[in-house]
Amino acid sequence: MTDSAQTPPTAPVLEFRDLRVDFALASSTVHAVRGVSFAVNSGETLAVVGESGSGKSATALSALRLNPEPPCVYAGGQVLLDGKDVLGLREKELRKVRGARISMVFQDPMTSLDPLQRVGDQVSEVLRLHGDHTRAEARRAALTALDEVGIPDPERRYGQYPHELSGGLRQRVMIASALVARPSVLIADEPTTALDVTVQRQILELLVSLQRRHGMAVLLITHDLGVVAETADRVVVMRHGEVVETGDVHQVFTRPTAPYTRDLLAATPRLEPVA
Ligand SMILES: Nc1ncnc2c1ncn2[C@@H]1O[C@H](COP(=O)(O)OP(=O)(O)OP(=O)(O)O)[C@@H](O)[C@H]1O
Repeated sequence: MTDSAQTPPTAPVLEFRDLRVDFALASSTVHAVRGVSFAVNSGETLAVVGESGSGKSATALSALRLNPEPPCVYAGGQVLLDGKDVLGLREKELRKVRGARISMVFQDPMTSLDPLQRVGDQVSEVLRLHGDHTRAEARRAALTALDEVGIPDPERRYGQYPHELSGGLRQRVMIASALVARPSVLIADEPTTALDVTVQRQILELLVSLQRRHGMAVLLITHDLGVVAETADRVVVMRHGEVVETGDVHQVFTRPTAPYTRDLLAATPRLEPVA
């Protein structure tokens, strides 16, 4: 194909089209996302980078319509998941989509896991919510998912509570519950920031291997360009609620076009060349 550089390898599974997100506060309105457009293709890892407050999380949360409303107002645009606008779905339809078609892993699993529920039940519950799985089927699938995310002795861990697990294992449980229903898109918002460096690496390697095995799309939100270089295929650079640059990671890191991207790269001296 002559125009292969412009043609995405597969159709987008998730597409942000001119998305606008405001937060209406008592004294003023924050225009957090100001007309953002980009697409995530199936089977790829797309990283969104940018300084704190640039609108990365507000954009990502829009894909599940999870920004708190109020103060959030979806002021314009669309978020197409498999071609259907998530922002136009009713709450009941959204509940069907979340966890099943698209799911999210957050920075701190302690805030997302229920401290009073056994971790295995929290994973199997996702299937109970979304399918017609029996309790036994859901338990079996949860055990498989716990095993797949590298939790040793899943039978024993299944019955434990979040506080009995290390931070790294808790993050693995979150990933298991995000993936157990086999969504086509996984959003990971700073998934390793709360972990120590060795564990960070293990969790990133796990995400990359799961992404490859299942061929899902991963939208990775991070401020760490080293992580982007190691895990992502493409990158979107955001600043002040807008996209300033999009492209193949290697291309953006070696030949950035936006001055802001150049500044970001210059501020990351430990960045190693992309293989
Ligand atoms: N729930 C909220 N209520 C009010 N303002 C919000 C809310 N969520 C985000 N904002 C504002 O929207 C803007 C974008 O925030 P967002 O969290 O998307 O940035 P970010 O790029 O993800 O930053 P960080 O890397 O620090 O997470 C910021 O000005 C932030 O204060």
